[in-house]
Amino acid sequence: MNENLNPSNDNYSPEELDLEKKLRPLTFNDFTGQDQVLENLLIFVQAANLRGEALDHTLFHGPPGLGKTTLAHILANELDVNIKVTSGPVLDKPGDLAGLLTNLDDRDVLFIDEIHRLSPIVEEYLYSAMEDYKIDIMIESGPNARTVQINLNPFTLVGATTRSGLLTAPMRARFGISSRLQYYKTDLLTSIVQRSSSILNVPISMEAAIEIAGRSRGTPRIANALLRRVRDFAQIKGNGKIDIEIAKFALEALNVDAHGLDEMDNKILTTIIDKFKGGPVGITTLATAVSESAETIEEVYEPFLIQQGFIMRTPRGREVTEQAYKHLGKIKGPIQGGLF
Ligand SMILES: Nc1ncnc2c1ncn2[C@@H]1O[C@H](COP(=O)(O)OP(=O)(O)OP(=O)(O)O)[C@@H](O)[C@H]1O
Ligand SMILES: [Mg+2]
Repeated sequence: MNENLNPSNDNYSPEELDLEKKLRPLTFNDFTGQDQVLENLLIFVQAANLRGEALDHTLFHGPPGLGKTTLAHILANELDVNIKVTSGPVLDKPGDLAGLLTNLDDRDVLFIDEIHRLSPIVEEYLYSAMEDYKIDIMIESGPNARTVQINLNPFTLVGATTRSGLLTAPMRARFGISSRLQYYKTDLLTSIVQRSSSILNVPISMEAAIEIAGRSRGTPRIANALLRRVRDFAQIKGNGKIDIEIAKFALEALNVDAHGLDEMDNKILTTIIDKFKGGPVGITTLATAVSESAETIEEVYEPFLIQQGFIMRTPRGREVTEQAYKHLGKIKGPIQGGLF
């Protein structure tokens, strides 16, 4: 499939990332969906603002493209503080972390993306910072080397991860607030597509917005990426407006799956059907068969396939549903493969 439609933004071009920023909601009001999460955050933020305290450390977890980074920025906006952004793999020395922490003003947000990828030393260093707003730093070297403890301004650590299963228990325990983001229903994605098209200044019909939303794998990032591609078709092949005909034509040309499933989703379903007679199959066996890690399947792919009714989790493993056979145009039962 088109790599720009990958739910993760790892391989986005600078222009794409720029557009993504432009489409990013800046306040709670701008943000569509995740009602439960937002309702709670709104209360915690209001309370922290009222008391003039730092918001509790907050963890966002869930599949790529659902709004974790967006919410981190929104929190800083709503708290009316600065945000410093870094990520687990980048922070490889405690010294780098100390530099960031000592530069935080009162109530500032430190956003650590991919927090499951912090090195153990950095992670441990973070514990006392999170707990008591204190860190030890080493001064001088050689025989005069000693550590001094310094006080930090109260701050809020916002962590984001697609792989909450890989977070250590002590790390997890230090977050006062932990929110799991869910896939978006089509009606919510439709509003997101409409909002984005008005920011991009491209007219879109209701029907076309629904069509794009329905093929977006429950993911705002994909909805926005599809919208931009469809917009290209509308400008080159049409009159600049996105109606249902041009939307369908473009999505067809882009080879987007009718349910918005991506290559790995389809590979998982096909593998369970062709190699394991529809299941049940254990997660490790399945992971080996599709050459992906069991954790990634469990945290990134499976939740969507289950939510959409393509896979069931049973005590004996994963099983595909009737709907998966239908979607792939396969026939259930012993006829499969012809020989049995
Ligand atoms: N609720 C929403 N309403 C409108 N747009 C949204 C919403 N959530 C996400 N988006 C859009 O989707 C894009 C991706 O969101 P974001 O970068 O916050 O995802 P993420 O969860 O951090 O993904 P990753 O795990 O890959 O880092 C954003 O640019 C934003 O425009
Ligand atoms: Mg992110």
